[in-house]
Amino acid sequence: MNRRNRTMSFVWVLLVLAAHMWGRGFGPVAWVLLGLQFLVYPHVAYFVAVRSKNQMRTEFGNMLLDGLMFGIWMAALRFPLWPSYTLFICAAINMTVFRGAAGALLAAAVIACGTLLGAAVFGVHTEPATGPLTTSLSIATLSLYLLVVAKDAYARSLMLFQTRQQLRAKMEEVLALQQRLQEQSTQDPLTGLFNRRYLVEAMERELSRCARAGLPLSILLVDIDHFKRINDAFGHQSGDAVIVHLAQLLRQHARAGDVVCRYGGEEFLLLCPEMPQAAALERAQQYRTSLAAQPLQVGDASIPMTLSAGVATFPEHGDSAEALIRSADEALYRAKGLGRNRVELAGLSG
Ligand SMILES: Nc1nc2c(ncn2[C@@H]2O[C@H](COP(=O)(O)OP(=O)(O)OP(=O)(O)O)[C@@H](O)[C@H]2O)c(=O)[nH]1
Repeated sequence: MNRRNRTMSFVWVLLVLAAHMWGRGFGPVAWVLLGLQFLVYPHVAYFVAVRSKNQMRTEFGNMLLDGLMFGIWMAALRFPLWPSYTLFICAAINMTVFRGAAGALLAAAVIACGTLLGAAVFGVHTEPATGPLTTSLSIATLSLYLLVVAKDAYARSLMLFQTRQQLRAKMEEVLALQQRLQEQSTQDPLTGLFNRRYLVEAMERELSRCARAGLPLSILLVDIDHFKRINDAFGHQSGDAVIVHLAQLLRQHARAGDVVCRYGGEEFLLLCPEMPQAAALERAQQYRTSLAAQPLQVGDASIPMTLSAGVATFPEHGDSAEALIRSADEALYRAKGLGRNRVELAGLSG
C-alpha cells in the first residue's frame, strides 16, 4: 500500500475509534496511544520500509504488525462490532492485495493473536454495541477504503495495459528488425536478389528434394558480356543500372519456385528446381534475346548489352551443388570463348 493511502486509512480508522472511545471514560494514556498508533506509527513503518534492503519483506512485516495491533485494540475496546469489523477487514484487504487468499488467512491469524494478547492484558470483555456516529463513521471509512483500493486496482490495470501495449510495439519493432537483418543477410543490396550465402543453402535443400523425388534441377549461370567496357564507357553508376536491369529481367521470367541470385559482380545464378535441360536451355535463350533486344536507356545514353550463359542440369551434369556449378561455369567459359552472346550446355559429367 502506498504511503498516502496508508496514512489516510489510519486517520479514518482513528476517527472511528475516537468516536467510539469518546465519552466512555478512557484516560489520557489511551488517547496518547491512539494518536501514536494511528498518526505516528504509519510514518515510522513507512520510513523503516523504505530504508530496508528488502522493502517488500519489511512492508509485509509491517502489515503483520498492523494486524497484531488491530487485534489488541479490538480487545482493549471490548470488541465493538463496527470498529472491530473495520479494523479486521482493512487489515485483511491490505494483506490480500499483497499475498492473495493466503494474505487474508494470515491477517485473520495475526488479528486473532492480537486479540488474545489484548485479552491477556485487558481481560476478556465484550461490548459490541456502537453509537450511531461510530457506526456511520465505520461505514464511511469502509466505503472510502474500498473505493481507494478499487481506484488503485484500476490505475494498476491501466498501467499494465499500457505496458503491454508498449511491449507489443517493441516486440513488433524487434521482429521487423529481425526480418530486416534476415533479409540483409540473404539479399544482395543492389538488386534485392538472393545472395550467394542464401543460394548455397537453397541449392543443397532443392537438390536433395529433387533427388528424393527423382526430378531434374537446372542451374543457369549468366554473365554480362564485356561489362568492364560498359563501366569504362558509361561510368560505374550506369554499370550498376545495367546490373539492376538484368536482375529485373531475370526475376520477371522466373517461376515461383526458382531462386534468382546475384552470384558475383555481374554474374547471376538461377536455380530452377524440377526444370529439365531443354526447358533450362530455352529459358537461357529467352533471357539472352530479351536482354540483347532492349538496350538500357540511362539519361541520353543507350547502353547495348548482351549476356552469355552456361546451363547445367542434375543429374546429367553433376549430383552435387559444387559439381553442378563447376559444370555451368565451364559451359559459361565456353560461351565466352565462342564469342559471347550465347548459351552453352555443360558437358556430360563423369
Ligand atoms: N558497376 C559495377 N561494376 C562492377 C560491379 N561488380 C564488379 N564490377 C566490375 O565488373 C567488371 C567485370 O569485368 P571482367 O571480369 O573483366 O569481365 P567482363 O568485362 O564482363 O568481360 P567478360 O565477362 O569476359 O565478357 C570489373 O571491371 C568489375 O570492377 C558492380 O557491382 N558494379
